[in-house]
Amino acid sequence: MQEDPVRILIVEGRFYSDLSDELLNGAVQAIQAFGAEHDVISVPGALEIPAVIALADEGGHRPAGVRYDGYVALGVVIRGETHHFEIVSNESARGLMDLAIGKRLAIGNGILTVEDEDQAWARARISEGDKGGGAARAALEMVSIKRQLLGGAR
Ligand SMILES: Nc1c(NC[C@H](O)[C@H](O)[C@H](O)CO)[nH]c(=O)[nH]c1=O
Ligand SMILES: CC(=O)[C@@H](O)COP(=O)(O)O
Repeated sequence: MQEDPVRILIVEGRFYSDLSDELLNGAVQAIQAFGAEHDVISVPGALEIPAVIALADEGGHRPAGVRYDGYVALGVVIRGETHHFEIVSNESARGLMDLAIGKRLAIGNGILTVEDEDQAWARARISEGDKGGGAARAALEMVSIKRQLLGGAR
């Protein structure tokens, strides 16, 4: 029996929009190479990403009334002068882990937490670290594992 196509929601923080564009391009390329479908929701920054994933899973339905199989979180957090770096980095990661474990969601975390823009570009560029593609591939792998363990339930 033909399995339903895998459906991924990408939630991207746009705090550094040029870097986010590169992460998004990498993630979309990986999702398309896999043959999956995707939608994109943009939020202001990394702190907003977990809540949107929770909302999407709760509402759970795209316009066509179909749930997402997995989620990709993309963003860039660059250290500034204050403790806010730790807050944004740690809490966005914690939020994603809580969702993955608590709601058993297939999530790939592509939120970069770096010291400066050079480090960010080295990890965002598809030709270098391709962390956006890596996060998408992780999400797709988790979807596959979830389907194996739960028998295709979404
Ligand atoms: N400094 C960075 C932020 N800060 C913004 C927060 O993510 C959030 O949007 C704000 O606190 C309002 O709730 N976000 C990033 O993604 N990257 C940063 O470097
Ligand atoms: C990661 C951040 O929130 C950072 O951009 C904020 O910069 P600052 O700590 O200088 O306010």
